[in-house]
Amino acid sequence: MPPETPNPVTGEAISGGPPRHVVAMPYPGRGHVNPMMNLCKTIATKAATINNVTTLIITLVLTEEWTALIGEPPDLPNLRIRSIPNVIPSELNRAADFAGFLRAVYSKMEGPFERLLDGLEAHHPVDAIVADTYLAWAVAVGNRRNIPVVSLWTMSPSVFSVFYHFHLLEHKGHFPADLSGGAGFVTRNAISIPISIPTYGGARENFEFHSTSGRDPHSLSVFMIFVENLHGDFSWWRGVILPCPAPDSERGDEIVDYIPGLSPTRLADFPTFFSGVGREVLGLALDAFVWVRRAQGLMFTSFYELEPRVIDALKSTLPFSPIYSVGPLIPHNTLADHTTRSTTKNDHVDYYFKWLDSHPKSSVLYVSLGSFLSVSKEQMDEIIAGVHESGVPFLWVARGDAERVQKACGEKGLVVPWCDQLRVLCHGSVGGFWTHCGWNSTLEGVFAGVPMLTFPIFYDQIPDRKLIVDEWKIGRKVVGAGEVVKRAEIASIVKEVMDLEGEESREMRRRVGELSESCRRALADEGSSEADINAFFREFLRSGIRRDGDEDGDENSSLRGDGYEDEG
Ligand SMILES: O=c1ccn([C@@H]2O[C@H](COP(=O)(O)OP(=O)(O)O[C@H]3O[C@H](CO)[C@@H](O)[C@H](O)[C@H]3O)[C@@H](O)[C@H]2O)c(=O)[nH]1
Repeated sequence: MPPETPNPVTGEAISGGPPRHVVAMPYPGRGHVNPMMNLCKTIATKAATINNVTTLIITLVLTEEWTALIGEPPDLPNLRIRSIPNVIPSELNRAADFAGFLRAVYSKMEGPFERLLDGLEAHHPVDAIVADTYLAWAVAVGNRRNIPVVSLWTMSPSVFSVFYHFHLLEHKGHFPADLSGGAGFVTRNAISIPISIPTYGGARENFEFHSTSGRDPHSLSVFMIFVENLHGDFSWWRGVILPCPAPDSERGDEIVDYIPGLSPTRLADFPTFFSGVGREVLGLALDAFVWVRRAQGLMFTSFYELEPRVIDALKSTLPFSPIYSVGPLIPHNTLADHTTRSTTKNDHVDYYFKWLDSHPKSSVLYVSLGSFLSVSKEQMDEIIAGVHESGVPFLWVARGDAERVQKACGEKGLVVPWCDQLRVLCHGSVGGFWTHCGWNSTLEGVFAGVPMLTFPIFYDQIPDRKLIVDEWKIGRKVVGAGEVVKRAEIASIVKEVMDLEGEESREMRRRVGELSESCRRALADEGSSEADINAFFREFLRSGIRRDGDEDGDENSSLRGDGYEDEG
């Protein structure tokens, strides 16, 4: 290969040397695997083969369960999938005990990942690891092995800034706080929190305290528990949950105006870490933010123009310089036609597109409550009745509930267990998106240019709603403050958003159309996302960069091009 032929991405002469090797490790959840997979495809396609030289290979690491869940692997010669054993609870019931699932992710995956890495490195040294920010241990692995790590944050940059600056909430007295009466959260099972009870001899026993009433146990200040001691005797134990400030629902309206890049935000619009499961996993989340400071780069699944103030603020705050916004990391490349879908691979997926084809432009409401958590049965019944009463035709993704929802909905809508969401959103007959505000869904709604009816359930979905409704003004708020929203209100909101002649609806459509344009520009040649992907290639993948300390001796803070000979 003539050495003067430059690699269009890295700018290097192609010498025929070994290709660069990136290992990608997503957090095991749909909302995280999807964007990581899309990133891998983007990078692999970009670097595939230049003048018959493979310049880069990517190894995407998944649990065995996720390897099966993703189905057919992507058909790209330089992207391969490797599995680690199923050392964590199954995806099928992770929502039943989210805290337990997260603890397992934090404690059980590192060993298998590192063993896999040993095997990979024996054949082909790894030049960079791209790991989900929540996999704090992946940064430790990279640091130990002198491999630069890029941390992939799959939620909004605003939420990153909140966690990164969490100490400010504590300093200003906004955490801890009891926001009773704030946004509600219901798991399918009882809510539980770990407690520690003194036993005879001063030792402590650990239990899970379950609130089967559906009430958040953090909102209880005193409880009684029936304990069996070592002798088989039973006794009542009276416990106190601390810290548990006096409930004060007013606090939800307090304004926080000091998180870099964020506009003034009500406490109630922060992620749900004040109580419940969010509170229970907060320590783990914050741990990830200790480790992200030791990564060599940060990547957002979003695009710069969506939250420029936050990204600029983070760029001036973060100790590691490179921040890449390479999104939206959604499967937009697979869309042949953004407005209508004319060809399908098989009949199984075809039927709902045929159904969509039979409806007028922008007339259908697409309803999805996400891939992970559910709302209470009472709320679900109200949503079904409200959407039905609105008279608007709808396509509803209801996972395991599909049959029940279809029965309750009657003829007006089509209920499916799963669909090709981005294609559906881009179908010309879809005119509204009822969303739980997961970040990928939010990005997909923006890309498709569809106004949203926002119904967040948990965690980052609450601030995502604020972005959609208050900042970008491309959606309406459906959920009330922790209360069940009734069918009449739901029907009225659905009608208003889907009324193509209504003034508010027209304005929302205009604004979301503009955002969609800006999103597509970001992805196009010379767009901001394209530029950041190129920067990632240049900065991380030029001649075998290995992290090896910078001039002023901080071994965690910089990159240096040292070549493969550093290996070992
Ligand atoms: O029928 C369906 C339903 C969903 N999806 C896809 O599944 C993904 C779902 O992702 P997201 O919208 O982010 O929802 P969750 O799976 O709930 O995402 C989790 O991960 C996100 C990113 O970290 C967080 O923002 C969420 O709060 C968290 O619940 C999206 O790409 C959808 O297109 C489909 O393809 N078909």
